[in-house]
Amino acid sequence: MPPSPTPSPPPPPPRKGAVMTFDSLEFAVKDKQILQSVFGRIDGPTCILGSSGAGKTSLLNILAGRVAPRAGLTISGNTYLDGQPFDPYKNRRAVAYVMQDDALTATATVRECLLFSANLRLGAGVSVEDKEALVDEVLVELGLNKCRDTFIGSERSKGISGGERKRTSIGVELVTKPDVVFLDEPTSGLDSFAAFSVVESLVKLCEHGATVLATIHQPSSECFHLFRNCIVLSPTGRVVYSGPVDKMSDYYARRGFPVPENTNLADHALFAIALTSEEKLDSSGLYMRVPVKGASVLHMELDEKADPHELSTSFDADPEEEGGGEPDEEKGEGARKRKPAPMQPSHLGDDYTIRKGASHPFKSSFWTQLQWLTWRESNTLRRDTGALIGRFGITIFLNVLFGLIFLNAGRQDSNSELNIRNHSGALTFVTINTMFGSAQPALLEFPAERPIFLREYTTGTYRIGPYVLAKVGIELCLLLAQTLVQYVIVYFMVGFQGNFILMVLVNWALGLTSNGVGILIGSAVDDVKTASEFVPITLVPQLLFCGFFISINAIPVFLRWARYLCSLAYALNLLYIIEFNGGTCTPGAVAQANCAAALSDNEIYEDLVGLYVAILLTMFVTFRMVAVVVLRKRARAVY
Ligand SMILES: Nc1ncnc2c1ncn2[C@@H]1O[C@H](COP(=O)(O)OP(=O)(O)OP(=O)(O)O)[C@@H](O)[C@H]1O
Repeated sequence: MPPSPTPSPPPPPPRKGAVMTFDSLEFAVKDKQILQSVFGRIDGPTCILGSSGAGKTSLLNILAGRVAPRAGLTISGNTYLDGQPFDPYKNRRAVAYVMQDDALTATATVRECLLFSANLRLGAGVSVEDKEALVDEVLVELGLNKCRDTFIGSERSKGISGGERKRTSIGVELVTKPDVVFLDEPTSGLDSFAAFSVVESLVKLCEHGATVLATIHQPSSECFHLFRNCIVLSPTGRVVYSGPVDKMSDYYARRGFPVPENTNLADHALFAIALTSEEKLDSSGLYMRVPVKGASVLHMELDEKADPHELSTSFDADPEEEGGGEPDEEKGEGARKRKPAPMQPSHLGDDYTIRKGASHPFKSSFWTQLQWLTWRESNTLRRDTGALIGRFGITIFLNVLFGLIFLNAGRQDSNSELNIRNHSGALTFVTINTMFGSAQPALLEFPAERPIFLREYTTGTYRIGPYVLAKVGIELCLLLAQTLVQYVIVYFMVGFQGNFILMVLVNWALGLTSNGVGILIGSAVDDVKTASEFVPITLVPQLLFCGFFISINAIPVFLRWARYLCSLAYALNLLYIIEFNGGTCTPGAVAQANCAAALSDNEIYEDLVGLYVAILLTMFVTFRMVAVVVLRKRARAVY
């Protein structure tokens, strides 16, 4: 065990925020019991300690309302906020939740991240100046002032350090002046000083009146003693200790597990459990038991005089803090046997809302959200020069290559079937390139961006509508530019005969539908790797139905319907009509017949132009709407 001096605990920070208490909390997945009669009090910075798999994250998520009872998951228990029955699930949007992985925009600066959060989550009631002042204040308090204008960064581009990143994640929540902040392993992956400064930030959060609960792994002694309360869970999900950190050492000592000299108390707490049998833990009284006192569970004091086998802890109502909770006369065994209430949204009587009205999810208007999201999207576009160069560089390279391979293919006379084949080949390949070139960036970028969306959406930063609109707005511009670059190269090198503007517009529409497919897949799957695996199944079959490799007439009738699902086919139908209709075809009966055959062989009808356009536009809208539904569904599964 690492030797570390045990510093004297700092004075507890002044509590201004709400006190959350809970008892009889049970959680089971199918037949596996994960949490057993868990109880605690969150008053001041509180941490949950336990070995891996003990149920720390489960406890945090249940209290944050991020786990809803559903088939296979059983949750029950009592939760209170300032003595009032409190339904975490109903109030989930009022709980600020800092995830273990920092989901921050890589191309934004630290200050911009906080400003974004403040502007969207504080609403119009707070002036712009006040929001900026608040952000600047938070930057100073979290020690982020020196990196305020540094980009967050990503694996591709170095940005702020891990500790600064974590503190930025906390700052994003802090600017909303939250009442309840839950953090999943905020110190994981940080060096001991960075971890210390993160926990210091949590203490500051409490000084701002927040109720803070964090799961924590291997805290240094200095870090651990910054917390006021600690809940220690055993590997079986039982409470070993739930109370003030400064009384924990005594608690262990009195039950036969004194903390050896120069030993980290947090390490000792876990080692003692890990090295002792379940029977010994039970008989020594190390498992804490508590009488259930319902709404009056407000003030917890370790009662060291009590028989450890009976009442290790006693709860006493504190009338000053109670806030109207009715005293509960039940005590001891009878109370302990009281059946815990199932934690259902409909169960907990009064719908106690943290600072009434705070659970209203969206504080800013649709337009404000759209403006800020568009601002962020355009910043990302401008600043991620690597992605921009990659996207346009690949477009230029491939289209110059196609241009060279199909050089003048469109200028050959159409009397020769071979010429027509080369001509249509050029058109088909350029269009296939549009499809892949537009879907690929969304497929690769969106899964990485989704955690940011999920964090922001679940914390009520914005609605899905403005988010999708901002993305679509930027994509519209970007894809138009990409298509223009593409056509400026290939149109003249190949010598296409159709109307330049119409061809660009059709390719643009195809680019937007393909991009929609990329976003849809990116919304549904968890990572870039899985998203890439979907490419063959969604894009490659379209190649077979585009009429180039095999004419549609030659495909078995029972499979032909599949072409109606392919945006590539509709775009090509339009492009073939633009390129091979009578006006643009070489004069002469044979040439005209060859051009007409290029259309008829693929069942392309000029009088259906309106339908092709309508279907392409419908696909553009539909893919995005389905992506919205998928995103919303996934967001609901998170909280
Ligand atoms: N929805 C779920 N379905 C299946 N098992 C679950 C679910 N939620 C939690 N568990 C199981 O519950 C146990 C506790 O998980 P939890 O993530 O809460 O532990 P933890 O203490 O946070 O672990 P770690 O420190 O490793 O993150 C694990 O065995 C986990 O597999």
